Amino acid sequence: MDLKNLIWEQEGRVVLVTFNRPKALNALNEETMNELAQVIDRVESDDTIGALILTGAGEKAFIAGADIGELQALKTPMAAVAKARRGQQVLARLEALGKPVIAAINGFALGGGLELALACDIRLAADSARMGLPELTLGVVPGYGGTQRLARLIGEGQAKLLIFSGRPIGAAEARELGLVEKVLPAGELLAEAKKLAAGMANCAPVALALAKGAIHAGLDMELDAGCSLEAHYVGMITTTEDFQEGMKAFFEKRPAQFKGY
Ligand SMILES: C/C=C/C(=O)SCCNC(=O)CCNC(=O)[C@H](O)C(C)(C)COP(=O)(O)OP(=O)(O)OC[C@H]1O[C@@H](n2cnc3c(N)ncnc32)[C@H](O)[C@@H]1OP(=O)(O)O
Repeated sequence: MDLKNLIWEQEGRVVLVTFNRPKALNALNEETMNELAQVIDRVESDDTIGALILTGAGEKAFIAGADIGELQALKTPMAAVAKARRGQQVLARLEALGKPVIAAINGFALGGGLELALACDIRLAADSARMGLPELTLGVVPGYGGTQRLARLIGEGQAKLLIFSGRPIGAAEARELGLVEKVLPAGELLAEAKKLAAGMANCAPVALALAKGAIHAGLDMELDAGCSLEAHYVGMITTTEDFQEGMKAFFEKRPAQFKGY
C-alpha cells in the first residue's frame, strides 16, 4: 500500500489507521479516499487482521469533512455525481467489511468525516468531540451517505434537525441521540477502542462476519425472514473447525484458538 495521508499501525490482530492531513484537519481528498480503499482491501484479505480502528491525527479533528477545495473545483454536475458515488462506494465497502470497524472520534467529525464514521460499526467519541453535517451551510448536500445512514441510525426527525440546521453537536448530545455508542475522556479514547477491538478480534472470525451480515441484511427484512437467515448462518457456522474448537475450549476451560475457518 502506498499511504501518504493515512498511518497504518498493526498491534496483534488490531489495525489502527490514522487520517493524517493536519493542514486540512484530516479532510478527505480524493487521494485519501483512494488510500482508504487500499486499506479496506488489505483488512479484508489479511487473515492476521481481526479488527480495524479509524481515528484522526492531532487533537482537533477526527475528519473535518470532504476537502472543500476539491468540492469548489468541481466543474459540472456529473463530476459532482461521480465524486459522490466514488465516496459512497468506498464507504459501502468499509461498511460491508466482514470485520468490526470502530471509529475513534477524537475531534471534529463533520460532513464526510461524520458520514465515514456512520459507515463504521461502532462510534466512540472523545468528550471534547463535536460532530455534524454542515453541508447545507456550505451550499452542498451530504454526499457520502449521510442523508441515508443518519436517518436510519437516529430517526428521520433528529436527522432532519442535524442536517437542516448544519449545527455541530457535542459528544454528550450525540450519545443521547444514539449517534455514538460511548463517550470517553479524550485521553482514554484510543485505549478503549483498542481494548474493544482486541476482544472482537479474538472472536471466531467467520461467526463475527456472519453475525454482522445478519444484522445488516436483517434491517431491510421482515423479522421472520431475518430470523430464518440467522438460523441458516447457525447451520453454516457448525461446518467450521472453529465451531468445534469453541465448544471444545469451553469444556477444557481454556481460551479458544480460532483459525478463521
Ligand atoms: C460529501 C461531503 C461533503 C462535505 O464533507 S462538505 C465539508 C463539511 N465540513 C465542513 O464544513 C467543516 C469545515 N471546517 C470548519 O468548519 C472548521 O475548519 C472547523 C470548525 C472544523 C475548525 O475551525 P478552526 O479551528 O477555525 O480551523 P480552520 O482555520 O477553519 O481550519 C484549519 C485549516 O484546515 C482547513 N480545513 C478545515 N476543514 C477543511 C475541509 N473540510 N476541507 C479543506 N480544508 C479544511 C482550513 O481551510 C484551514 O486551512 P488554513 O490554515 O490554510 O486556512
